[in-house]
Amino acid sequence: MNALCSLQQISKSFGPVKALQNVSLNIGHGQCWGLVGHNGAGKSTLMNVLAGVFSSDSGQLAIEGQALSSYSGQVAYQQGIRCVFQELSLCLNLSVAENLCVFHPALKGWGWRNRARALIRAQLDEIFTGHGISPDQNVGELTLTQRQMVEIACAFTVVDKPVRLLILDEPTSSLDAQTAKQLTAYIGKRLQGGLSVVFISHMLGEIFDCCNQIAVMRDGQMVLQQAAAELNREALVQAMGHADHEKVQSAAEQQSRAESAAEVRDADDISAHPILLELSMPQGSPVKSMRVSTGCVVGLSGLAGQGQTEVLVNLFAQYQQRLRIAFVAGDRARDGNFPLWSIAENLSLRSLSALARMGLIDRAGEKRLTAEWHERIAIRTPDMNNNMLSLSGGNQQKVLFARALSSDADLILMDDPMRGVDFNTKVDMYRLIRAEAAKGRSFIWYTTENDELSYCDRTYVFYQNRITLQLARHELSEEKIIAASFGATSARAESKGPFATGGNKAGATA
Ligand SMILES: Nc1ncnc2c1ncn2[C@@H]1O[C@H](COP(=O)(O)OP(=O)(O)OP(=O)(O)O)[C@@H](O)[C@H]1O
Repeated sequence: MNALCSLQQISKSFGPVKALQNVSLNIGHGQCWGLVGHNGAGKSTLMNVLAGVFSSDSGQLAIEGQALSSYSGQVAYQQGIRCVFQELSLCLNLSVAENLCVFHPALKGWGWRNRARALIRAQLDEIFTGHGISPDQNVGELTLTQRQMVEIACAFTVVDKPVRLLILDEPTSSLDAQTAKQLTAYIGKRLQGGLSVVFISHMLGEIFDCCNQIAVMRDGQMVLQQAAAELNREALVQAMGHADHEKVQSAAEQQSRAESAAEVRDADDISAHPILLELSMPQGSPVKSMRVSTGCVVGLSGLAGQGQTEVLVNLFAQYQQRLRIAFVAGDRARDGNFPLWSIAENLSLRSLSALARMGLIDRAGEKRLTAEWHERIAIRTPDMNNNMLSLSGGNQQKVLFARALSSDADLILMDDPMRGVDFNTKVDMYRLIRAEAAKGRSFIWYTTENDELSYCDRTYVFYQNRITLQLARHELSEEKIIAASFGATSARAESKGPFATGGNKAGATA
């Protein structure tokens, strides 16, 4: 039987960068392909070719065995191929329902608005029960998580052509663990109905949960394709490359964090550290205040959109005159990147005052700084003077992280900073955070990946803009966090140890 889609020997270069080199992939009916690889491996580029966004330099694309010589986004749409891009593509000034019309141009004519409202509401209800999004809300007012939910729902919505292949490029990167589970459960249901899916993620846990086939890319090449049932984490991490033995072993044990976590002080130790700041919570909060000590890492947890980002933003506003603070923005495309500036300029931005010499920027110093971080966290670019948009999503995220860490800030606020970052880099970043804390820096780290909390000295769980629970590192458990995320103020669940369940996002970094 013909594959639904067949990509044969696809190559694509951006100037000197060979993003794809003779890559082939056959996607069968009802298959869910997990596509994995390090940041800059070429995954998004390959999917952009399949979605008709980029034309390939060479190679063949066939659908149901029919080779297509002229291919475009419109042809892909007509063939039932939909894509949820890593950088969300919704129009912020339009409502949710209006965005559905942008996604599906066939939604027009008399009564289009009511039809759009009904369609998107039904699709959101079907995937994300209890989503709380109104079709008339302006997308600009939604949180990043809600925007990601809307974009996913738009892609699944059928207006005229049935959906046959859905490409999801890191669809859970901004979703909390519960919402991510809703999505993977829904995908499972749709696969049974014959839908084909390509699922890109750096969270191997959810790749194994969701996919029946796995493809691994490395440096623009396809290096492995196999049934998911025949693979394990070690095999994937090894195939992705650049993993030293130590890291592979950690992944296998789902304890990649153990080495650094062992360095994490327990609550008794932190209480010996001087308090850097204390933030009072609104009246009615079960935990009255959040305390941040010097040289400690404080984790913020809970379902997305429960006030964690607002706390970070408010802290920044409140303390920026008194403390040296750096902020790693959560929505990099909207709040973090200067897309037309060079990578070097984006990186050095927070260090300009330190680089100033008699009112001018010391360019040699800036070059040294950016060269050091280029190397240190392996930003994949041939030239740091290229503009920011030439980087893959995960590499852009590394730049934002480097911007904060390379600065003189005593306090670093991080809004889900590992979004889209690959496994190896994450392990390096975890080590870096712990090392910087040991030198006396403080971190407040909101994360949607529960297992990252094991790097934090203390965790605060948020629910409806209040803190329902605070946990020292040794008290952490998936059950307690989930219970508190839904408002329980004393978690009675028996702990199976930190994050033993390895759900979609919990335990998924390895
Ligand atoms: N528009 C562009 N201009 C120049 N280079 C680009 C462009 N888009 C991608 N690249 C380069 O192509 C390579 C592959 O990038 P791609 O976005 O496909 O990686 P990826 O595997 O999706 O990474 P990530 O996991 O970080 O999203 C990278 O080296 C990237 O810098």
